Amino acid sequence: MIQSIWKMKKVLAILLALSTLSFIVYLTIGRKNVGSIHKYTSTDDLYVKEKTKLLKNDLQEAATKIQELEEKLEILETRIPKKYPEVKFLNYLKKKRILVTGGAGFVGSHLVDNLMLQGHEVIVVDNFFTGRKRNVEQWIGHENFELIHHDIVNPLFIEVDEIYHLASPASPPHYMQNPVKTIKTNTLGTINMLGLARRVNAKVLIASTSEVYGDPDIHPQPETYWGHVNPIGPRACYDEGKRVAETLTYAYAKQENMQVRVARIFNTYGPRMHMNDGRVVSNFILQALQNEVITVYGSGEQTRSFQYVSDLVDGLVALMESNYTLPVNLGNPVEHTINEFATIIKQLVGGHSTIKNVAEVEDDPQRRRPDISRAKNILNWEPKVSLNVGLQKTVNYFRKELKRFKHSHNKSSNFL
Ligand SMILES: O=c1ccn([C@@H]2O[C@H](COP(=O)(O)OP(=O)(O)O[C@H]3OC[C@@H](O)[C@H](O)[C@H]3O)[C@@H](O)[C@H]2O)c(=O)[nH]1
Repeated sequence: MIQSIWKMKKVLAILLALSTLSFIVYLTIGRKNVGSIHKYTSTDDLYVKEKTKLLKNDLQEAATKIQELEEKLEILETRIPKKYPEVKFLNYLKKKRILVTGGAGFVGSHLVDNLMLQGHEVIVVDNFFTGRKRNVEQWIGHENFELIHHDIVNPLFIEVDEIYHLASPASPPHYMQNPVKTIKTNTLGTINMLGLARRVNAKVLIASTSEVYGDPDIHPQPETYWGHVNPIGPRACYDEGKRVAETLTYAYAKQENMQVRVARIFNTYGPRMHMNDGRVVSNFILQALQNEVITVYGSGEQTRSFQYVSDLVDGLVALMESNYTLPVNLGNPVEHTINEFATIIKQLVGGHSTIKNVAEVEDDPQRRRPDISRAKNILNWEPKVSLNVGLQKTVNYFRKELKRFKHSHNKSSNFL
């Protein structure tokens, strides 16, 4: 198939070259000869005009044919078997059917890569509110992979061995955009996933968040801390939504004797973050790459600790495989003020952005840093990727995304 496509491409190129050549030969030699034999007459002029018109028509026809053939080629190329990343072979005793809700999202899609490479069967469920098909396109069509467009606010009936329940918008501007939907996803959605796990006797891991600690008055935050959350503030749809999700998880576990895991995920970054994600890492990098003002909300003295996405994925898999049922913090304990963070990004990216303090965000947690002793002791897990290495990878990713965006933007404006 590939060979015949190449042959077709060669024939097309030869056709085009021949017709262009004959046109040029005619215009140069043909016209010269006409001029050298006799003086121009109006009949000669007419002849030349007529001939040029005919050749132009021929060229136009050839161009249309080429376009038709190119379209056919495109269709044929889609039939060439796709090359997938190499996955491990697992026998039927070891191979699991794993559901990842929110599997087309930023964290979800990296988890899917990990599980697929291990050789498991992976079913992704996503409503594509913040997830994107592009994040999992590398697996589409693979025999171990399935993508279902579904909103987990509605029940789902499938057979699985494990469930990673990640579905929920996670960036503050996204989860605040439709707070009722965020609450529904984290309550009804979680009930549906716990119900499914109970029916099919699957192990279930719930993605919770460091936001359950609210604006903490204990620092760093251990899992035993109950938190300091404003139940009616703008972040409550997410904070309280996740707190109820945890409550539901332990209620099901106790009442139905289920195997549950709860990961409290701290600020995470990396490739596949959305250009419009709105969180600090993507905002600062995009601003720096475009020489725009880097916007620090409030004084910038609030702190965060950032973990690279591959570290988080390793932690999630280790937690699922463990026997531990209580919540576990997954985050990188290296803490920075947002002012420091802005300077780090500016230095890494270069350019001539300035850093500006703008209005503060309501209920913005002032300090955040995970106590990861539990994850270290129980899972033997700790982050491996330094901020510098992780940020460099993320900057490279956003640089490509910007080029891609500009390219498609130019293309569409040309088209219009
Ligand atoms: O452009 C920006 C964006 C954000 N910020 C600040 O940077 C800090 C971090 O903000 P982000 O929006 O990235 O993330 P937050 O820490 O507020 O929330 C996150 O917490 C942990 C995760 O579970 C969630 O993904 C998310 O809710 C905040 O203090 C925020 O005010 C800026 O100064 N400028």
